[in-house]
Amino acid sequence: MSAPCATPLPGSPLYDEAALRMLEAAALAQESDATGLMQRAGQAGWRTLLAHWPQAQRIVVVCGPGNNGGDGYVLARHAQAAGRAVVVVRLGTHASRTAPAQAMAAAFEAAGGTVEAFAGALPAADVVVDALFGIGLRQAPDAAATALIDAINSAGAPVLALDVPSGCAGDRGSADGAAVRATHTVQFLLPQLGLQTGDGPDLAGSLSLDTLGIDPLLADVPPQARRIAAADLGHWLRPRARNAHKGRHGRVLCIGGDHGTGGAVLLAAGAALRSGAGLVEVATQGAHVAPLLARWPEAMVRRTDSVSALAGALEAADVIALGPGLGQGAWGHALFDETVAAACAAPTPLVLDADALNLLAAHPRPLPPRTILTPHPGEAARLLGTTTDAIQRDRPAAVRELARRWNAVVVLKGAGSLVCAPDALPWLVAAGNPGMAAGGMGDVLTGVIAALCAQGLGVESAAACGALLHAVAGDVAASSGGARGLSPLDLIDALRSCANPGAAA
Ligand SMILES: NC(=O)C1=CN([C@@H]2O[C@H](COP(=O)(O)OP(=O)(O)OC[C@H]3O[C@@H](n4cnc5c(N)ncnc54)[C@H](O)[C@@H]3O)[C@@H](O)[C@H]2O)[C@H](O)CC1
Ligand SMILES: [K+]
Repeated sequence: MSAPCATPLPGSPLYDEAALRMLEAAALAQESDATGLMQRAGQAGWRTLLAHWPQAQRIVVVCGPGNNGGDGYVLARHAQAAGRAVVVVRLGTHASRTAPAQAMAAAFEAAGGTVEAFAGALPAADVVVDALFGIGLRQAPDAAATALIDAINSAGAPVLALDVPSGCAGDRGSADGAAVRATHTVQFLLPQLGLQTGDGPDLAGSLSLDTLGIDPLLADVPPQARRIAAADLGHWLRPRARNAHKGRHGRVLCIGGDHGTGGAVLLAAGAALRSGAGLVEVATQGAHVAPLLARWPEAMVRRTDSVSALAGALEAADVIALGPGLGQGAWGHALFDETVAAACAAPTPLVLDADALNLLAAHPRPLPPRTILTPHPGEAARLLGTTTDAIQRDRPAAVRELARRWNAVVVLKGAGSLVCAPDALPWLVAAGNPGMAAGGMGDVLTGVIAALCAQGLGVESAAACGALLHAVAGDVAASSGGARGLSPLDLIDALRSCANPGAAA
């Protein structure tokens, strides 16, 4: 009897620049003509330009000194052969430096192509092609390259970037200096992690991939992350058994809501309810009991003036969500100490967010074996003793280091949220929108993840699926009315439909 095949992981692989280099080298080793890959890349670039801007007549191709520039010369030659008005603009100080690029530059000029050295402004264009730098950029662009990048960004025309938007690190999702802001980026060979997190999405614009006919298995390159999107929710969120009862869907305890921040724990509780938790209990300041019951009558609300009032609730919980509106005062600090200690003793899955993360950073201690941290970049910086800029400069490295350092599953929030368990491959959440950069959205995420834990998902799955469900619900909510002004309550209202993929609308 054949071994049962393991359920395939949801999503698709994403790679870093090292993987790209490995595959490129393996592919080149098989090519009889060193320019073969480059010619296929330039042709793919031309096909992409035609698909996006079929009416474009004036095409300016900005070519750098490396092979990315070589791709640009190939594209320019095809555009010229198709009757377009094409001008190649290159960095004055850098002629093509690699043999394939020199050959493609020569072929373009032999075909009557026009090449100009950049002199401060680009010619008028219907489309500008960015073939300045690809994955070979080693440091912030120098002054001449920066001036050319600025000219591309201010050309007043759509920009097609080849492989990566120049200046952006394809595996970090950030730029150390000037960077092209592309309308569309056509990636070659493999999809790059960095173009889907941090600054990557803003710099790359829409994305496509052309594998140039190369199979990743050729070099057996290791992925750096797995990309999950709305269609992957069904992997974790299966239809419920008909004989289900609320006890099977778990009991969530939400702890937070100091004076003045009762709304945070109210949002977390509502999100847990709308994500399918069987029972939700809230431990909060007495002033919030009535408004909470008014908003969520199905929740159980416990007046918690001190830690003694937690007795019984901590033991009864299947999962504890600690932090929304907790504050860092004496009350919050006492609840934090008591809850973490109790969760360690049980051990109960624990979701730490907001001020629970700040208290943890300020007062480090071992965490229960099943803990999920949900920091935004600022909280992540405090947890690693670094700066927010350092976190955002390399989000994949930051989320891996957070998971290792705290031996917990981590959700690093922001554009292209990343989810990572210790020593595991990160997940990239390919959903969400800028409307979610608003107060209260993190409280909702905490409730969603806690509810999925309560329903039996392991902590890594609950974090990955929860971050995805949260982002997909955010997109659904923003689709009717736009991102600006999106409320956490709008997102909560969208949770139920998104948490039941495949159910009749
Ligand atoms: N190998 C192939 O046949 C294929 C490659 N592809 C394309 O190639 C690029 C990577 O090319 P590479 O030559 O490694 O470097 P780049 O073209 O990305 O540019 C680096 C180039 O620029 C110089 N440079 C580096 N840093 C700076 C700086 N800060 N300021 C100024 N100049 C800088 C450096 O000396 C190099 O000469 C890849 O992205 C693909 O586009 C094809 O896609 C597949 C075939
Ligand atoms: K480029």
